[in-house]
Amino acid sequence: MFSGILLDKKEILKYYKPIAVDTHKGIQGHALLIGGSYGKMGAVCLSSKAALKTGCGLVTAFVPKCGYDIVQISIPEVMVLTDEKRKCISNINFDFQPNAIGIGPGIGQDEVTQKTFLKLLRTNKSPLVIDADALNILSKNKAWFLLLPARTILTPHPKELERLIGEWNSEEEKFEKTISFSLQYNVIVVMKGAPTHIVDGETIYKNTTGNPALATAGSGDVLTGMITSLLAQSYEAVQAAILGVYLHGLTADIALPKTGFQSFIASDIIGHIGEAFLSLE
Ligand SMILES: NC(=O)C1=CN([C@@H]2O[C@H](COP(=O)(O)OP(=O)(O)OC[C@H]3O[C@@H](n4cnc5c(N)ncnc54)[C@H](OP(=O)(O)O)[C@@H]3O)[C@@H](O)[C@H]2O)[C@@H](O)CC1
Ligand SMILES: Nc1ncnc2c1ncn2[C@@H]1O[C@H](COP(=O)(O)OP(=O)(O)O)[C@@H](O)[C@H]1O
Ligand SMILES: [Mg+2]
Repeated sequence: MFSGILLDKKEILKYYKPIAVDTHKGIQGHALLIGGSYGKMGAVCLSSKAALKTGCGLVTAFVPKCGYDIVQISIPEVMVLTDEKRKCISNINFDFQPNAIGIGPGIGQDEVTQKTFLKLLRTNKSPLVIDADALNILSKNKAWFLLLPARTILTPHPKELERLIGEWNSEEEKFEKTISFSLQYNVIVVMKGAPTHIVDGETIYKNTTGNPALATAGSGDVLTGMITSLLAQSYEAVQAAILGVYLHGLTADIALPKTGFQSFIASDIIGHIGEAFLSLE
């Protein structure tokens, strides 16, 4: 039997902070999304748009040069910084202090990308969300686990989790290994799946929203943007992870009667974030 915390509306309302009437974009949080590579620019577009639609005031995307027009044209509200390389990221460089950084969607695993990710881990001062290929890079360089800032959020799907913590022989062992990983490095692990569990040390949260419509390309990239946005809006790390996962699943539950399972795509998650928030009011 599940002995953790069930993430339902009652639980979520303990964390949810409505928007202050006198807020402005400068205090709503500035999120930086780092990702994309040739052929996978869609991933960082989805993350960046999801970040904006989850309420942060400003979003900057850091992408390879070939992503400049793609991001600017797909999402005019997002600011864009580019790497010196055309097809992949080789030197992450920005001159502001983001309130949160999300890294990984579509970023690839090129050697130069690995190096600049290491540099970011050594120098970064912002709360961090790590997803997709940034997780795979970490798994290839397990010594870097020690560089993860406290309360970093990792968002692996089952294969990425296996690459991080190694194989398991039972569900029980999977949780044991994830809990010890979370405790050892003081990080939060969002174990994506059906359902998603969030592991914060020995505390396990089980999500109650979402359905198989979410089994579609880019669904996780959207989640990364949503969690990064909430982190940038000053939610504590585990609260950002919990609220992000809950709202992400809720979009699919709200959309299902209109889209059915098959035609729901990652952009539909973004299109329903507003209704998901409204259902909390
Ligand atoms: N439009 C874009 O630009 C998009 C870009 N994207 C970007 O592509 C990059 C690669 O990311 P990725 O996740 O596709 O590849 P990868 O890490 O090899 O994992 C795939 C393997 O993992 C497994 N698996 C996955 N889920 C599972 C589950 N629930 N339950 C069980 N197993 C599961 C499954 O393994 P199998 O079952 O086949 O053995 C599957 O074959 C990354 O940067 C990402 O951001 C994508 O986001 C798409 C849209
Ligand atoms: N059958 C399902 N039921 C509920 N949620 C699902 C289901 N399949 C996938 N998801 C959710 O969709 C997302 C998939 O993430 P991920 O595999 O990283 O996608 P991508 O890399 O294509 O963006 C996760 O949040 C996962 O929990
Ligand atoms: Mg993914």
